[in-house]
Amino acid sequence: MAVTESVQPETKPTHPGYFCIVRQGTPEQYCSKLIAERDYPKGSIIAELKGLTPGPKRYSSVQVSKDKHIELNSDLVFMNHSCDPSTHMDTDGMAVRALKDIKTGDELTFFYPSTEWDMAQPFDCWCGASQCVKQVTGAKHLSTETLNNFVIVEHIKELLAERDQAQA
Ligand SMILES: C[S@@+](CC[C@H](N)C(=O)[O-])C[C@H]1O[C@@H](n2cnc3c(N)ncnc32)[C@H](O)[C@@H]1O
Repeated sequence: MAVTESVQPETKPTHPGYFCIVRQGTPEQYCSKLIAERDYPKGSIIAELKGLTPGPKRYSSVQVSKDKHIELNSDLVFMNHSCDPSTHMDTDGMAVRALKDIKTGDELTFFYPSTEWDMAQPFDCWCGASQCVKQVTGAKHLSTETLNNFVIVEHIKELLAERDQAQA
Protein backbone atom coordinates (compact mmCIF):
# COMPACT_ATOMS: atom_id res chain seq x y z
CA MET A 1 0.00 0.00 0.00
CA ALA A 2 1.37 3.40 -0.96
CA VAL A 3 1.09 5.73 2.04
CA THR A 4 0.88 9.44 1.46
CA GLU A 5 1.67 12.06 4.05
CA SER A 6 -1.15 12.48 6.54
CA VAL A 7 -2.34 16.00 7.32
CA GLN A 8 -4.36 15.89 10.51
CA PRO A 9 -3.53 18.88 12.68
CA GLU A 10 -5.10 18.99 16.14
CA THR A 11 -7.68 21.73 15.76
CA LYS A 12 -10.92 22.79 17.42
CA PRO A 13 -13.87 20.47 16.69
CA THR A 14 -15.70 21.57 13.54
CA HIS A 15 -19.10 20.14 14.60
CA PRO A 16 -19.24 20.29 18.43
CA GLY A 17 -22.22 18.43 19.86
CA TYR A 18 -22.75 16.53 16.60
CA PHE A 19 -19.66 14.32 16.23
CA CYS A 20 -16.07 14.22 17.39
CA ILE A 21 -12.74 12.68 16.49
CA VAL A 22 -11.39 9.85 18.64
CA ARG A 23 -7.64 9.98 18.02
CA GLN A 24 -5.85 6.65 18.19
CA GLY A 25 -2.29 5.63 17.30
CA THR A 26 -0.07 7.85 15.22
CA PRO A 27 -1.39 9.84 12.24
CA GLU A 28 0.55 7.48 9.96
CA GLN A 29 -1.43 4.52 11.32
CA TYR A 30 -4.73 6.06 10.14
CA CYS A 31 -6.66 4.41 12.99
CA SER A 32 -8.50 7.42 14.43
CA LYS A 33 -12.26 7.57 13.97
CA LEU A 34 -15.35 9.76 14.11
CA ILE A 35 -17.98 9.20 16.81
CA ALA A 36 -21.55 10.52 17.08
CA GLU A 37 -22.12 12.95 19.95
CA ARG A 38 -25.91 12.70 19.64
CA ASP A 39 -28.52 10.32 18.27
CA TYR A 40 -29.42 10.47 14.57
CA PRO A 41 -32.58 8.79 13.30
CA LYS A 42 -32.29 6.82 10.06
CA GLY A 43 -32.53 9.18 7.08
CA SER A 44 -31.59 12.31 9.00
CA ILE A 45 -28.84 14.68 7.91
CA ILE A 46 -25.69 14.43 10.02
CA ALA A 47 -23.85 17.24 8.28
CA GLU A 48 -24.17 19.32 5.15
CA LEU A 49 -21.13 19.23 2.88
CA LYS A 50 -19.91 22.84 2.98
CA GLY A 51 -16.57 24.59 2.79
CA LEU A 52 -15.21 22.04 0.35
CA THR A 53 -12.17 22.76 -1.80
CA PRO A 54 -11.20 21.03 -5.04
CA GLY A 55 -7.92 19.15 -5.12
CA PRO A 56 -6.11 16.08 -6.32
CA LYS A 57 -7.29 12.56 -5.57
CA ARG A 58 -5.69 11.43 -2.31
CA TYR A 59 -6.44 9.38 0.81
CA SER A 60 -8.47 12.22 2.33
CA SER A 61 -10.36 13.42 -0.76
CA VAL A 62 -13.94 12.59 -1.72
CA GLN A 63 -14.94 12.14 -5.36
CA VAL A 64 -17.89 14.41 -6.21
CA SER A 65 -18.24 13.78 -9.96
CA LYS A 66 -16.67 11.58 -12.63
CA ASP A 67 -13.47 13.65 -12.56
CA LYS A 68 -13.58 15.99 -9.52
CA HIS A 69 -12.27 15.41 -6.02
CA ILE A 70 -12.67 17.65 -2.98
CA GLU A 71 -11.24 18.01 0.48
CA LEU A 72 -13.87 18.06 3.24
CA ASN A 73 -11.92 20.56 5.38
CA SER A 74 -13.67 19.36 8.53
CA ASP A 75 -13.65 16.57 11.10
CA LEU A 76 -15.63 14.54 8.57
CA VAL A 77 -12.26 13.60 7.07
CA PHE A 78 -11.91 11.18 10.01
CA MET A 79 -14.87 9.09 8.86
CA ASN A 80 -13.62 5.59 8.25
CA HIS A 81 -14.82 3.16 5.63
CA SER A 82 -17.14 0.29 6.60
CA CYS A 83 -18.82 -2.40 4.51
CA ASP A 84 -21.75 -2.05 6.94
CA PRO A 85 -21.77 1.76 6.93
CA SER A 86 -23.73 3.93 9.33
CA THR A 87 -23.90 6.87 6.91
CA HIS A 88 -24.14 7.75 3.23
CA MET A 89 -21.74 10.35 1.82
CA ASP A 90 -24.36 11.90 -0.45
CA THR A 91 -22.39 13.95 -2.95
CA ASP A 92 -25.57 14.41 -5.03
CA GLY A 93 -27.46 16.11 -2.19
CA MET A 94 -24.25 17.44 -0.58
CA ALA A 95 -24.93 15.96 2.85
CA VAL A 96 -23.93 13.07 5.10
CA ARG A 97 -27.06 11.07 5.93
CA ALA A 98 -27.77 8.39 8.52
CA LEU A 99 -28.34 5.03 6.83
CA LYS A 100 -29.59 3.52 10.10
CA ASP A 101 -30.55 4.73 13.55
CA ILE A 102 -27.29 5.99 15.06
CA LYS A 103 -26.82 6.33 18.82
CA THR A 104 -24.47 8.62 20.74
CA GLY A 105 -21.06 6.94 20.79
CA ASP A 106 -21.59 4.96 17.58
CA GLU A 107 -18.90 5.28 14.93
CA LEU A 108 -19.79 7.26 11.81
CA THR A 109 -18.61 5.39 8.73
CA PHE A 110 -19.36 5.33 5.03
CA PHE A 111 -18.74 2.89 2.20
CA TYR A 112 -15.83 4.53 0.37
CA PRO A 113 -16.56 2.91 -3.04
CA SER A 114 -19.99 4.60 -2.90
CA THR A 115 -18.19 7.79 -4.00
CA GLU A 116 -14.70 6.62 -5.06
CA TRP A 117 -14.12 5.00 -8.45
CA ASP A 118 -10.40 4.17 -8.26
CA MET A 119 -8.80 5.10 -4.97
CA ALA A 120 -5.43 6.79 -4.50
CA GLN A 121 -4.59 4.81 -1.37
CA PRO A 122 -6.22 1.35 -1.34
CA PHE A 123 -6.23 -0.63 1.91
CA ASP A 124 -7.27 -3.94 3.45
CA CYS A 125 -10.52 -3.45 5.34
CA TRP A 126 -10.67 -4.01 9.08
CA CYS A 127 -14.47 -3.68 9.41
CA GLY A 128 -15.20 -7.40 9.81
CA ALA A 129 -18.75 -7.07 8.43
CA SER A 130 -20.25 -10.25 6.97
CA GLN A 131 -20.46 -8.52 3.56
CA CYS A 132 -16.91 -7.08 3.83
CA VAL A 133 -15.30 -6.49 0.42
CA LYS A 134 -11.85 -7.06 2.08
CA GLN A 135 -9.83 -4.81 -0.23
CA VAL A 136 -11.02 -1.22 -0.51
CA THR A 137 -9.78 -0.01 -3.86
CA GLY A 138 -12.78 1.79 -5.34
CA ALA A 139 -15.99 0.88 -7.17
CA LYS A 140 -14.08 0.22 -10.40
CA HIS A 141 -12.70 -2.95 -8.84
CA LEU A 142 -16.01 -4.31 -7.52
CA SER A 143 -18.69 -6.22 -9.39
CA THR A 144 -22.01 -4.55 -10.13
CA GLU A 145 -23.65 -7.34 -8.14
CA THR A 146 -21.59 -6.38 -5.05
CA LEU A 147 -22.21 -2.66 -5.51
CA ASN A 148 -25.95 -3.26 -5.79
CA ASN A 149 -25.89 -4.11 -2.07
CA PHE A 150 -24.89 -0.53 -1.21
CA VAL A 151 -26.24 2.99 -1.60
CA ILE A 152 -24.02 4.64 -4.23
CA VAL A 153 -23.97 8.10 -5.76
CA GLU A 154 -24.85 9.11 -9.32
CA HIS A 155 -21.31 9.49 -10.71
CA ILE A 156 -20.46 5.95 -9.56
CA LYS A 157 -23.70 4.62 -11.13
CA GLU A 158 -22.75 6.34 -14.40
CA LEU A 159 -19.16 5.06 -14.38
CA LEU A 160 -20.44 1.58 -13.60
CA ALA A 161 -22.92 1.67 -16.50
CA GLU A 162 -20.10 2.79 -18.83
CA ARG A 163 -17.83 0.00 -17.59
CA ASP A 164 -20.51 -2.66 -17.94
CA GLN A 165 -21.49 -1.41 -21.42
CA ALA A 166 -17.85 -1.54 -22.57
CA GLN A 167 -17.54 -5.10 -21.27
CA ALA A 168 -20.81 -6.31 -22.89
C1 LIG B 1 -9.62 9.76 5.39
S1 LIG B 1 -8.76 8.65 6.41
C2 LIG B 1 -9.95 8.27 7.66
C3 LIG B 1 -9.41 8.58 9.04
C4 LIG B 1 -8.24 7.72 9.44
N1 LIG B 1 -8.70 6.57 10.20
C5 LIG B 1 -7.21 8.50 10.22
O1 LIG B 1 -6.91 8.17 11.36
O2 LIG B 1 -6.69 9.46 9.64
C6 LIG B 1 -8.77 7.26 5.37
C7 LIG B 1 -7.76 6.22 5.77
O3 LIG B 1 -8.17 5.58 7.00
C8 LIG B 1 -7.87 4.19 6.94
N2 LIG B 1 -9.13 3.43 6.99
C9 LIG B 1 -10.38 3.95 6.94
N3 LIG B 1 -11.30 2.98 7.02
C10 LIG B 1 -10.63 1.80 7.11
C11 LIG B 1 -11.03 0.44 7.19
N4 LIG B 1 -12.32 0.08 7.22
N5 LIG B 1 -10.06 -0.51 7.22
C12 LIG B 1 -8.74 -0.16 7.21
N6 LIG B 1 -8.31 1.12 7.15
C13 LIG B 1 -9.24 2.09 7.09
C14 LIG B 1 -7.15 3.95 5.61
O4 LIG B 1 -5.75 4.05 5.83
C15 LIG B 1 -7.63 5.10 4.76
O5 LIG B 1 -6.72 5.45 3.72
